[in-house]
Amino acid sequence: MALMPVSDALAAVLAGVEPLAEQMVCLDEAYHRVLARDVAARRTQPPEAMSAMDGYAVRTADAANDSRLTVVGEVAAGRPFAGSVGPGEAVRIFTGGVVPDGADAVVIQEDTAADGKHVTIKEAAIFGRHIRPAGVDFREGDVLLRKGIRLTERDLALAAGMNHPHLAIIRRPRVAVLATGDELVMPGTTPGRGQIVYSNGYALHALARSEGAETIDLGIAADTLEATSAGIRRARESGADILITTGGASVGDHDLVQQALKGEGIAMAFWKIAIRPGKPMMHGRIGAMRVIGLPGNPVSSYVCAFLFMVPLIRALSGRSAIHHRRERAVLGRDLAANDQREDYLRARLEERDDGTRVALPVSHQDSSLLANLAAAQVLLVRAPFAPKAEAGTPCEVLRLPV
Ligand SMILES: Nc1nc2c(c(=O)[nH]1)N[C@H]1C(S)=C(S)[C@@H](COP(=O)(O)OP(=O)(O)OC[C@H]3O[C@@H](n4cnc5c(N)ncnc54)[C@H](O)[C@@H]3O)O[C@H]1N2
Ligand code: MOO
Repeated sequence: MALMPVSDALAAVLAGVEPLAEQMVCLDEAYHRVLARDVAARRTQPPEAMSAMDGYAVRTADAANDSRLTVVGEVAAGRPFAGSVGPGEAVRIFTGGVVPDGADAVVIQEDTAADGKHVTIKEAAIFGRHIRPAGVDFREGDVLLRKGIRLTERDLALAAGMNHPHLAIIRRPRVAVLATGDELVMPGTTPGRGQIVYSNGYALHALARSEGAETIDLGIAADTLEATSAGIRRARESGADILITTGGASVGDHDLVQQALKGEGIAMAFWKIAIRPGKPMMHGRIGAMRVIGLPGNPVSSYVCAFLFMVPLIRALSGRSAIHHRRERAVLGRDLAANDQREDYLRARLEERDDGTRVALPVSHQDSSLLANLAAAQVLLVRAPFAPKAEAGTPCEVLRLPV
């Protein structure tokens, strides 16, 4: 049977996904949250022309070299001067002070000599010099932050400058992670013969959190239908938007996840896709909860979470940029022809002096090998049935998170 193409599987995972509910948070809590609405400036910045330097506000026409002006007042940031600058006059001004009426330039104090109520100009004033015009940063009504962005620290400063103490953001998706497998023991214990140290969950929780999700750890279910079903029910009770299972996805006698999900009423969208690693991945919905059934092999679990869970979290979070961006590189070694599965090869990325990026796939791509997953910087994407390719030919890579 032909396996489902990766692009169709991703479309199925994202089908009908709407952003979760909006909530208001203060700026201190808005870092890395996703903006639910466009944000327009509530004020013009600066609201009036302001000095960029400490010095004297002057009229250019009167402030040639060696001219002597009468100082008629002082302006500091937050303390404007009520009068105006007339012919032959200057006003002492400090950085951030409102430029008084009549003045059209600021001469920095290093280029002047003060003497009592007078100042001598040592460098002729230049029209407009050291004055920040009103609105040079932004104007009231300008939309500077767009719905769907993940707020950076600079965006928070801009929102504050636009006079917004609170922002509308999208609630964090809740991701529950349920591992399965009798053989799994926790790190730090002494595994018995045949036992495997649990690792998948650590990467999954961290990856989900780095995308802005809250995570719920449902632990490890034993390989029984009852234990797996109980885990799925706990996910629903916890209000999870996404349930991630790991392990038990394949066809073995102990692979019970699909059966358990069916027992809990899943509307299955797919099981098995044309991908390596991760072929037995499954997806469906139980009520509003979206389920991604990841394979147990550590690399398959991570790669499929990266390719499917991450875009799903982004879509539920209301982000406008959902998809991983493919980048161009060149192959660092020859590759054999591919089969029907889209391949995601772990690779290192080297940047040559001439700026060329070279993707060097690790030699062992077995989906149990965690060491070379950790060492990889990118996944090199190979289309199904791609012909053999020689070192130096163009290829496409997805950068892994750092
Ligand atoms: N006859 C077939 N056998 C297999 C097929 C197939 O098509 N026909 N597919 C293979 C592929 S591809 C994959 S991928 C695996 C995935 O199988 P499962 O999802 O059922 O994974 P498990 O058997 O539960 O585990 C596989 C492997 O990974 C270890 N594991 C599981 N969970 C964790 C965890 N949380 N942390 C660390 N390691 C974990 C587990 O101990 C196993 O060693 O199936 C192939 N078989
Ligand atoms: O699709 Mo599996 O992940 O190759 O071992």
